[in-house]
Amino acid sequence: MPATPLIAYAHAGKSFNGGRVVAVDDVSLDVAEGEFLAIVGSSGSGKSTLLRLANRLIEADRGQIAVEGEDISRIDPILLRRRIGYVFQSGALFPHLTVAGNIGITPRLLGWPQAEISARVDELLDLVRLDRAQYRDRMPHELSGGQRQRVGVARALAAKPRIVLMDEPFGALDPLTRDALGDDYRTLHRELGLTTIMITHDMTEAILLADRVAVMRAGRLLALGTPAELSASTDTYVGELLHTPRRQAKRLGALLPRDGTA
Ligand SMILES: Nc1ncnc2c1ncn2[C@@H]1O[C@H](COP(=O)(O)OP(=O)(O)OP(=O)(O)O)[C@@H](O)[C@H]1O
Repeated sequence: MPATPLIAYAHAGKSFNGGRVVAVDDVSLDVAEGEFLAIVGSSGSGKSTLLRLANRLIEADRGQIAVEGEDISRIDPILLRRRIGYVFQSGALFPHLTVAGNIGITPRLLGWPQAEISARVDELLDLVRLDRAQYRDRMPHELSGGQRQRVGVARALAAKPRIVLMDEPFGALDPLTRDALGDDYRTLHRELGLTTIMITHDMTEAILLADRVAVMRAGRLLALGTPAELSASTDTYVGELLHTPRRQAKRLGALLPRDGTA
């Protein structure tokens, strides 16, 4: 018998403005334990809405969503959110709290003893590769964009969730920082046995990081598969999305010698 998916959308839907805007339209999607799923699609295609349905930041008005086998409509939304890590686009750190205060916020809300929170903060700073002594007491405005996102990831992992949702976590960063953070997060995902859904508008990032890629268009799940499966798709839009990574791979392959020597 196949294992229960960690996140399961069944005919999920969400409309806004009295039904005039259908943001998510009849989406069914299972995310397996340990899977890294990327959601791609153009602006307004329903990516953020779909993601936020899973932790009830947005309430579905059709279908059913289950997390760890439980129908989320029966779970208190606050308790649900404490079980699922969430990384916002720009870090969205609390500006009046230090790095340690930001990372420790969920354990504090969960009533962990102070000594345990403090030890967890240090552990997480190590995990996201920020020097404890240097960064623990800094305020968010004293960090670079990449460092803020590292703190955002640490905060999402603080209460040891099995699931992490990420809404364009590395989108606002320069390409090198973005690449490094993506790689580091992928390692954490594997080592901690996480299940991750990440929104990105960058198909290359999706292909490089994710096990499977979900393509959204006009609220619908247009395609879903491994990069190789998507590559075999005959859909015109999927083909368009793959055009840039394909062209870049070809050009880079031609421009850069394989072994790094001229
Ligand atoms: N609170 C809201 N009220 C009304 N319409 C909304 C609301 N939130 C989203 N929408 C609409 O729902 C559709 C899907 O929005 P959503 O934010 O999910 O798209 P997205 O793919 O994440 O876009 P982006 O890449 O620009 O973040 C859009 O047409 C958007 O305008």
